[in-house]
Order: sequence, then C-alpha cells, then structure tokens
Amino acid sequence: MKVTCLQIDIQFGNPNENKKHVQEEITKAMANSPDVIVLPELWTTAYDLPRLDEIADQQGSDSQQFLSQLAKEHQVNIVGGSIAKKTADGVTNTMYVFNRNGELVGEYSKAHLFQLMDEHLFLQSGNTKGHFTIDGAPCAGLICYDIRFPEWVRAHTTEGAEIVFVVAQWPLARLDHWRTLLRSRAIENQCYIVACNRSGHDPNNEFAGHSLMIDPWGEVLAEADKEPTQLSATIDLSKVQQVRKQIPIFADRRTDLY
Ligand SMILES: NC(=O)CCC(=O)C(=O)O
Repeated sequence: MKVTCLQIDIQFGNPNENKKHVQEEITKAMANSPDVIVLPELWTTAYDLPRLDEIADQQGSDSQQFLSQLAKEHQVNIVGGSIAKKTADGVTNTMYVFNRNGELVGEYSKAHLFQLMDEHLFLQSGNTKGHFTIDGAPCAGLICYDIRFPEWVRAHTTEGAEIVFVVAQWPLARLDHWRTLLRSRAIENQCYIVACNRSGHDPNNEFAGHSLMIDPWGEVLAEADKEPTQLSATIDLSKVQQVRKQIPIFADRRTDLY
C-alpha cells in the first residue's frame, strides 16, 4: 500500500483557498499513483477558532462532498485530515475517510481537546473511536494531541488497528515530542504510524512539518523537513504480523494486573 502525506501550508481562516490548494495537491500526488492520500488537521480553516461560527462546515457536508468527489475522480482512498464540523451541539474537529469509490468509510471527532491552542473554548470533543478499513487493512484515525494518550492508541490496536493515521497541526516548539511520541506509539503497538503534519505558521505558532511514516519495529520509513512537501512510503502489512510474532506483547499483556 503506497501512502502519500500532503504536508501543506494552510491559509488562516480561508476554506475556499485551502480547498483549491488541496485539489491541486491531490492532482499532483496522483502522478505517483498512491493508494492512500492523507491531509493534515483542520486544513480548511486552520486554528481560526474565534471565527468558526462563520467558517466551520455545516454538518461537514461541503467537505464530505469535496473529498468524496476527489476520491472518486482519482480512484484513491483519502484520509481527509480533519475539518471544523458545525452541528446544533457545537463544533467538532472531525476526520472523514473516503474509499476509492468516493464512499464515506470513516468518521472520527478528536477526543482530546488541546487547551494550549484554546480548543476547549471553541470545540466539543468526540466520544467514539476512529476505526475504519482501507483496501481491507484495519486502520485507526487519530488527531494530533491524541498521540499523548497511549491508552487511546492502545484501545484502537487491541481492537485490530494495524495502521494508525495521525493528522496534525503540531508546532515546531515541540518537534522533539512529536517524533518521540510517534515512534513510541509505533513500537509499543507494533503498528504502522502515518503522521501528516502541516507546514507554515499562523498568528500564534510556527508548525513543525516533519510528517513521518514509521514501521511496526519503530524504523522511520520516511520523514519530511519543515517545508511544504509530499511524503510517500510503502506499507507492507505482513510486517505487523512478523513483529507481533517475534515479540508477542499483545499476548503477554497482564490484563489481570492493569
Ligand atoms: N493541534 C494539536 O492538538 C497540537 C498538539 C500539540 O501541539 C501537543 O504538544 O500536544
């Protein structure tokens, strides 16, 4: 399975421009025939949270239609980063996943809100897990701050996830945490991690880029630098079983103790 992360810059509070840019980037990415394309967190609005009333996507329908159409047109699976979805209950930071036929196969709303970037003041947290299947592969979707909660990642891998997609707007100030946490989550869960971060800056943060693809042994398959780029790697799912057989941590867990 060939995966491409679109590590893009995002215009602050400008969904129309960001959609145009993503459409161009997806067209460009298709020159390499990926099986899966991944976008970063909040790629339509960025963190323009005070303006969400105006710019969040009502029921997420515009973003769903936009991503579905691109997935179908290019016959590619899309892990659609996340967007600000507005409902009667408030706004959530929500990921949509589409298969090659443009069908919605996954939806996940960020469970852990990141107070340092004011998410708790403007967003509602999600309450369900982010499982989905891509071309038969069991996957999970997580959003940025979620990676600081090992129990949350484990809850997905004990239920079968072999590829964990992480979409993010992770600041450069904590790049070392980003790399360390992602590698740790891959090693301790013996799963692939595909992590797509954004580049550029907003009024409050410079973002790290450094999208990463890590295998179940913790080896870095591909890593971007800070600038906008497209990062690709190939995933071989038999490696998950191989590593889990070599060191059987799932079987060795002491669930009677913890
Ligand atoms: N957008 C986010 O959730 C950022 C999380 C983050 O920066 C962290 O340090 O955690």
